Amino acid sequence: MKVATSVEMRQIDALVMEDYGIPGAVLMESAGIEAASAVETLLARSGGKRVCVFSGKGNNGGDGFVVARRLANHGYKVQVCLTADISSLSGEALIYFTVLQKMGLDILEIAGERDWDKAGVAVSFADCLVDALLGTGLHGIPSERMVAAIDLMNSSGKPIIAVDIPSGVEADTGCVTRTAVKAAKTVTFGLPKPGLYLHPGAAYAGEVTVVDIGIPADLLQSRAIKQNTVTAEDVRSLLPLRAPDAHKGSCGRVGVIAGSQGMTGAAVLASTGALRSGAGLVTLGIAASLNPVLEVKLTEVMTCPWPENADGALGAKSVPYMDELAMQSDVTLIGPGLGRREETQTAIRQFIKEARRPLVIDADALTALSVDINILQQTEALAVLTPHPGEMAMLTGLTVEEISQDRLYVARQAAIDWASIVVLKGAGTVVAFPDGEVYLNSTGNPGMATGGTGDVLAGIIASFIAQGLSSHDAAVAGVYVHGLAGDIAADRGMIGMTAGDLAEAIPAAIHSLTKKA
Ligand SMILES: NC(=O)C1=CN([C@@H]2O[C@H](COP(=O)(O)OP(=O)(O)OC[C@H]3O[C@@H](n4cnc5c(N)ncnc54)[C@H](O)[C@@H]3O)[C@@H](O)[C@H]2O)[C@@H](O)CC1
Ligand SMILES: [K+]
Repeated sequence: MKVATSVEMRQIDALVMEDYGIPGAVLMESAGIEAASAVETLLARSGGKRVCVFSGKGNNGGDGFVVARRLANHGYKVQVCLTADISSLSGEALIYFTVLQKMGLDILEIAGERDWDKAGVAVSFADCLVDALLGTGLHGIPSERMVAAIDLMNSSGKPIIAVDIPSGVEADTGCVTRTAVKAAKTVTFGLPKPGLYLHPGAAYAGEVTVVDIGIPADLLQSRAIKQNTVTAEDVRSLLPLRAPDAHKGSCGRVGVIAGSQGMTGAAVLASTGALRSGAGLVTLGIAASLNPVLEVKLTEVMTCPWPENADGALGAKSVPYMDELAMQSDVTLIGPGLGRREETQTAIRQFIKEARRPLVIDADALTALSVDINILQQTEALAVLTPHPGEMAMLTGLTVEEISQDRLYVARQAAIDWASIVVLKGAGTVVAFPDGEVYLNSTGNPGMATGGTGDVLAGIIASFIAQGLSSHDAAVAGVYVHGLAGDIAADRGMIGMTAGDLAEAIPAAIHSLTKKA
């Protein structure tokens, strides 16, 4: 499904009105009806009948007025709290506000201290709160009045339904500059917004439901919208199918160049990630002195002991062996645990420069690239880069803070600049492509914040490429499956789960996606 920025949503809105002749009030009416229906569903469980609707002065507030009318018509006791002066209302919001006045609904225009006290009482009696303060029109830091309303709602402990996006969350980045509504559920209109998938916004949104408000499908599927989210359905259609007459040679060959003294685990996890996601054959190239360790740790993965330099690491002497492994493999994954010794880093750069077949570049190989990112322009190989924010900072020269403020933009720009596929890891992983297309992932959990899960992800993506997926599809499906495996592993305990647990859960994740209903 497409994901629309606030500007794109405004453009869609304008086209609906100008090209299709659907009045804005019709969209607002549909939006409000859908949000009201979510409130009714929520309250059906508890039998609650009191609702407090917080509205701002914009169209998000206007949606809230429709919610209030609908619920009042259905027998609910509704209190409207307006965090703006009535005189500032305009357009459709004013139309629907006037209807509420004519209906004689309880409306509290919050201006002074006594109004806040009244709002506090209304909230304390409410069974559910509706957040229609700020939507996609939020600019900058929420005003004091908005902050006070958000804090009042959050501190009530009452379930909150957010209209379009939790107030205080920036629709395009997911940033929360001061505070934001902590919603149980967000009902978003037409298309979801990036801030519902990017953190911290995603953590405020609760369960996200995308509702149809009558926007013509052509507009919602426009190729000009370059952000996407991935559903289980999408991933199911991408995953490799296993032919009845499959044999290990037909299920893809993955070459892995990983591991060094003290970091053999990274090589194990990357190789296991590849194997557990279905690769037919996985071959690990490793410094000769470490081979005995890996032979014991890995049963199904083949190992190649390669000549090493004086301190036992891969270096110039290993490059011909790397080239050979790459030629014999459908894809080569390079980087996890290789280390940052100068000679190893130089060898990595030389290998990438000369590579001709698909690559997955992770961890220490990203460090090697950060010295000379132009290598990506020189190699013939299409590369998937899998940086975490720290590695992205090294590659781009930005700070981790700058990256976290706009992950979508940073990943997209990097993919364009480097003509490579960029998987920016972290809560709400972003997969970006050189043509500007971006995918926002929704699977995964904080239990995955533990060493080695990134190695497993690199292995999954490499495995999917080896099994015949394009690097594009492998990156999108790989990130989703990785998060899903993390969710399955977390079902047995999120705190203390390991990267190994995640790798073990990959077959179950793939099975849950591919099994027949
Ligand atoms: N297709 C669409 O675009 C539709 C949009 N609708 C609603 O319209 C919303 C967007 O409406 P608007 O563009 O009017 O914007 P909003 O209603 O999201 O907010 C804009 C209002 O908030 C104020 N504001 C902005 N930043 C502020 C801050 N930091 N502190 C305090 N006040 C601030 C502005 O002065 C403005 O009055 C959507 O989120 C959605 O809820 C729906 O009515 C249905 C159709
Ligand atoms: K809102």
